[in-house]
Amino acid sequence: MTSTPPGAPADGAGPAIEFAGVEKTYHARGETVAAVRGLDLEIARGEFFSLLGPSGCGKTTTLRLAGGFEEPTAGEVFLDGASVTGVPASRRDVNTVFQSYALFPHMNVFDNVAFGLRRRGVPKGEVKARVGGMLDLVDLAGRERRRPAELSGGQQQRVALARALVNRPRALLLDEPLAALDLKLRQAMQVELKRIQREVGITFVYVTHDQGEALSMSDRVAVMDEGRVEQLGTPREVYERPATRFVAGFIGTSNLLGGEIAEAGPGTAVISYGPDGRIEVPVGGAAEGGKLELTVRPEKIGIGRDRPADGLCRIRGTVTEVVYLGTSTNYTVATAAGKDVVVFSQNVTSGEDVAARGDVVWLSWDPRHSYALGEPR
Ligand SMILES: Nc1ncnc2c1ncn2[C@@H]1O[C@H](COP(=O)(O)OP(=O)(O)OP(=O)(O)O)[C@@H](O)[C@H]1O
Repeated sequence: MTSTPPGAPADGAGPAIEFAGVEKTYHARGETVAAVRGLDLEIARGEFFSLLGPSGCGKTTTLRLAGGFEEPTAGEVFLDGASVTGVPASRRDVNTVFQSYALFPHMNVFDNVAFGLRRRGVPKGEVKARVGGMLDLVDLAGRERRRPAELSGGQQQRVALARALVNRPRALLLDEPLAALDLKLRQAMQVELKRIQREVGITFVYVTHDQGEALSMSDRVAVMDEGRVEQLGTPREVYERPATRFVAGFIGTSNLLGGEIAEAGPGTAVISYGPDGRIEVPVGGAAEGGKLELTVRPEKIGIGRDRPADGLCRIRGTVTEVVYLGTSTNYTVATAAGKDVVVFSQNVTSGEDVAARGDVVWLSWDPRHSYALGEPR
């Protein structure tokens, strides 16, 4: 991408947000922290994009670089195809919603939302219409005269959202906006946020360490660790096909297995545990005698007493833990692979669990659900 002079009018040609070779290093108390490293990322218009990762992985810094609250140490950030190097936050056409809603406590809901429009001199009639429309959108019509203190946490967050959207920014940056809400409200707000984003069609960049939140709302997710993007993909891709050990471990529960390759074919490898197990993995470049790590999700695994059919991956073990969770029962099984395997079994019938602690069982799954982690060695 060629760089445009700072603050040049957007030509509307590029992605909503682009990071090109972005690095951000902080120096504090004699220490150097590489908060963001080698970031190349394009966020499309109208996309609901999440930055997901553990505390300290660089999510907030990435968001602040887009918002103009930080400048990159190296590389460039583009909004709508135009470089925003040196363009202050107030002159970037993006708004940010933080975890702390930062509403004006002495103003009512209407005035909080209208604040930015009035300051920009938008005519009174238009302010009324636009604020009204926004309050409808976030389902707060009828609450115009309330003060923030008279609203629930979820309602306050919706006011903050209305205030950030009312001036129709090109992108909305959200930094853990639901973190302060309790679980039920957070889940309800996830559905709301997604609906609102769909209705306004604005690009949302959402920072969270909560995988459920990222998976349920996003078009695409960037999973970050130690300042880098470990994997970029749709929620289904990062969940079903984690590319690295870190992603497999961070998103959901994963079973990490591995061993020596007993048979290798074009596009497939088989790890054998003698008569007690055989795991087939779709992977290229495998050679007999090499080593391979793989992952399989707990809900993909069947558990039973009978030896599984030949085409399936299978492994034998002893049940060490049974946890009944209502919709499912979770089993931990000490297996012939030398590692415990966790199985989530849907409770489609009521009555007894499939197996009890101490039972010897067979685990089985379709080879398509075995994912190689990295290349065979
Ligand atoms: N102003 C700063 N000065 C020095 N170090 C900083 C500064 N801001 C962030 N860092 C460091 O940069 C790294 C990334 O921080 P960042 O806030 O981006 O992470 P995060 O993924 O958003 O974490 P969290 O989920 O805890 O907010 C951390 O190691 C953090 O300590």
